[in-house]
Amino acid sequence: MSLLVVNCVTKSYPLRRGGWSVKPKHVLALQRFSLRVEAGSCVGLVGSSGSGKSTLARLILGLDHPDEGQILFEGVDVHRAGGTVRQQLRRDMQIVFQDCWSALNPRWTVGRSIVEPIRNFEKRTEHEQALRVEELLELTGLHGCDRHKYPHQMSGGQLQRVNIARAIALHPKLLVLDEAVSSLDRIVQVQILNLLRELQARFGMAYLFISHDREAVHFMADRVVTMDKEARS
Ligand SMILES: Nc1ncnc2c1ncn2[C@@H]1O[C@H](COP(=O)(O)OP(=O)(O)OP(=O)(O)O)[C@@H](O)[C@H]1O
Repeated sequence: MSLLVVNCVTKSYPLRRGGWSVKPKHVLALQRFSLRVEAGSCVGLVGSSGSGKSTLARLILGLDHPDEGQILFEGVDVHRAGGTVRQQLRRDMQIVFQDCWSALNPRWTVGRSIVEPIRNFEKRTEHEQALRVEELLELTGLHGCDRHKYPHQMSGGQLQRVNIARAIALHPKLLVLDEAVSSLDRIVQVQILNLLRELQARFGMAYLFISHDREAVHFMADRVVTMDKEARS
């Protein structure tokens, strides 16, 4: 069984009605789109701007609902799951966004941001939480003392490492990387891509690596899927 199955998913968004038009207009963000991600693999997702890549990411994470089709994670319909199954899905699937600054609360220290999912989902003592934060910082190439820093005291590359540390804190099975290195300088991009590969080799997570940068996608992915805006009717 595949880890993730996106089965013929369609999603449209209403457009603001203009002038005398009585018909609500819609923009078709995704049309009958299908995809599979196997456990431990990296699928690259490329496509032009507006082809629906971020829409797909939101649907997979359950942040938005498809109009038609299904998204199955380990055979469970992401949009029908409730209770403890839903809670487990929230642990198993994590996302790292392009904008490393807005993904973090500027008033929280790095340590507070990383510990938040651990506090919410795991029963650990304060001491165990602190040790886990230190471990996550080291795993992502940061220092234990960085936990006291605020986002404005760090570079973009360091902040993206913090976002990755937070995303892997609960040992997810799937990490969705939505243009996760696109806002960084090329040298920092390469460092973060190498880090992601190391983490994948170590923990066996699957990645859905979304990017418009084909070079980065080919560096990361075992298989590349192209989203085509023009194919929609
Ligand atoms: N919340 C929304 N409301 C209205 N339209 C939306 C919304 N989200 C996305 N869209 C539209 O859906 C289409 C797909 O957008 P999406 O952001 O998923 O594409 P993308 O491939 O991620 O683009 P980019 O590479 O530029 O980020 C676009 O036409 C976009 O304008």
